[in-house]
Amino acid sequence: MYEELRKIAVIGGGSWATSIVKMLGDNASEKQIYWWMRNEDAINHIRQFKHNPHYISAVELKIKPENISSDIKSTVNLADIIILNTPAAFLKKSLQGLTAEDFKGKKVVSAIKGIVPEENKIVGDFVHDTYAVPYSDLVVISGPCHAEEVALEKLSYLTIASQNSALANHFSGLLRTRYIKTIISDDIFGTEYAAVLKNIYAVANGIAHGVGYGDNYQAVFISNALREMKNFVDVIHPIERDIKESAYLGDLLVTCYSQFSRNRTFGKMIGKGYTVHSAQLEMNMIAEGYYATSCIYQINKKYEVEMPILNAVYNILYQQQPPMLEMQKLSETLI
Ligand SMILES: NC(=O)C1=CN([C@@H]2O[C@H](COP(=O)(O)OP(=O)(O)OC[C@H]3O[C@@H](n4cnc5c(N)ncnc54)[C@H](O)[C@@H]3O)[C@@H](O)[C@H]2O)C=CC1
Ligand SMILES: O=C(CO)COP(=O)(O)O
Repeated sequence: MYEELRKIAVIGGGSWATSIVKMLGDNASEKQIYWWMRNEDAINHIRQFKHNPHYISAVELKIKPENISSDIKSTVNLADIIILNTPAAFLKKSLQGLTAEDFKGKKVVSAIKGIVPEENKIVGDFVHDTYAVPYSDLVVISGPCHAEEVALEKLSYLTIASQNSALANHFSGLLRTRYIKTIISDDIFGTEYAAVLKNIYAVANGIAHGVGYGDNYQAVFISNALREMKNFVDVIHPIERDIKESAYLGDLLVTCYSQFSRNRTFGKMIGKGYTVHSAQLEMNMIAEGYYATSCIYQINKKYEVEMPILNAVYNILYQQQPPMLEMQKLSETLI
């Protein structure tokens, strides 16, 4: 049914977008890959040398030089499937100039693990509301998977969520490789919200490390974070789901434990006394958890789920409360 959809546009030029271009290029099935990024120098470099100069630079990218562009409209118009993969905070700016007409008949995939800040919406809701893309044409890519390990071709599992199982299966077939396995899910909302929350918990976990808590504390912290995630996601989208599946628990674990985690690294710097601004400057990459903390905090005013970890991170990042004090208060609530 979807077999003919083989023109795929990747929107974004960071680590994860570069990994997705690599996966699509390494996957043997017939396809055309198009790639949009804003940075002309990076585009020229990739056209000439087949490597992204700024992110996971060791990876050789199999894409035709003429298919890389900084023109968002022509890139979107050329494709059947649009993979959105800028950080959520820059999504609106990146899609500027596009209308519902540009998305008509297209399948839209979100590989973003963040909330669109000005809207306080997950990407699926944002795309549905702004560009009239039906929920049945949406796909979410999630699961525990760091770009750095894709670069090394370490075996990884991606969850491909869609309400449309035929579409999810077709898209999985375009992405699977020797080192990428896929798991199909129909929980597009839970998968997106869980991915957003795990970033906040990784920031909290990093802060805890930064102020001196150890591995024993971390294990208890993650158990509590999983319960907080479940409580929130079950209220926002109450369906039967197993929170121990890898798109939920697995992603929380990898982001809290991995040396590659952006959110954990950012949190650790905050715990060690960096300001938000200086921590952001120090990293060449974006920690979605910073933006997500404020967005979920606002969203939760409506739902009033008990979220002590979210509140502690919010107090530290947005209310200038001392990390040590907030972590001590939080530690009294952990069970
Ligand atoms: N890196 C990873 O391993 C994974 C990342 N993701 C998600 O993918 C999304 C993209 O993240 P990454 O690729 O890691 O990003 P990154 O941190 O590697 O790259 C940042 C990107 O943002 C762009 N950018 C920076 N400042 C900007 C500005 N002011 N205006 C417009 N664009 C700007 C940069 O050009 C670059 O393309 C996020 O939602 C992240 O959670 C999901 C799974 C894995
Ligand atoms: O979502 C990711 C891995 O699944 C990447 O986020 P972090 O880099 O913060 O761990």
